[in-house]
Amino acid sequence: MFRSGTFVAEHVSPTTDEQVQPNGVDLTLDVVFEQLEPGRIGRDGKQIGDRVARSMEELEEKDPDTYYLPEGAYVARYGERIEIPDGHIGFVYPRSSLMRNSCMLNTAVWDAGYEGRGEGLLQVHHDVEIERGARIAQLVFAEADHDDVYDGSYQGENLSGGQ
Ligand SMILES: O=c1ccn([C@H]2C[C@H](O)[C@@H](COP(=O)(O)OP(=O)(O)OP(=O)(O)O)O2)c(=O)[nH]1
Repeated sequence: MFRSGTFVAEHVSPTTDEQVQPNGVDLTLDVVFEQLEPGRIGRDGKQIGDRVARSMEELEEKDPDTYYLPEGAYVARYGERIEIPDGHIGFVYPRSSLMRNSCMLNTAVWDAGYEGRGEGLLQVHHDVEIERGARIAQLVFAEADHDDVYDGSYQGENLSGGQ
């Protein structure tokens, strides 16, 4: 069973009333990264390629705090701290208005026990402007059996608030 937006909101912070949806909680865009170097997925490990936080300078005068994103693939960091409670699994979907603007968020599984400010793959198929702090995604929780809880390399990631 999927849980209500009110339940999900108890595990996402900070949240405003506007973010709480019937079936989940909207996540906002914090930082957009561009990958510069190849990463590696091996049999015994992985390496994330070097990346740089994209600048918002281009539009600073016209529209401060707004990313202007040309077509391409970016990594988006969400603005909220997320905890996946025991007995649950999380999924993130793009906000429909993002998709209707020819952009998409590709996401992976959010494991029970994970805590952090996670990231998603932002695919831009047509140039778009996204304001920092705007809602771009929605997190939903489903009840799920699990073996142990998340204890991987991303546990506690990005909680200090920096880039
Ligand atoms: O779109 C997503 C999906 C998941 N996560 C977070 C929550 C999840 O619990 C954690 C780890 O995901 P996964 O288990 O897929 O990572 P991995 O590549 O297997 O690395 P590790 O083995 O270090 O966990 O990343 C995200 O930030 N974005």
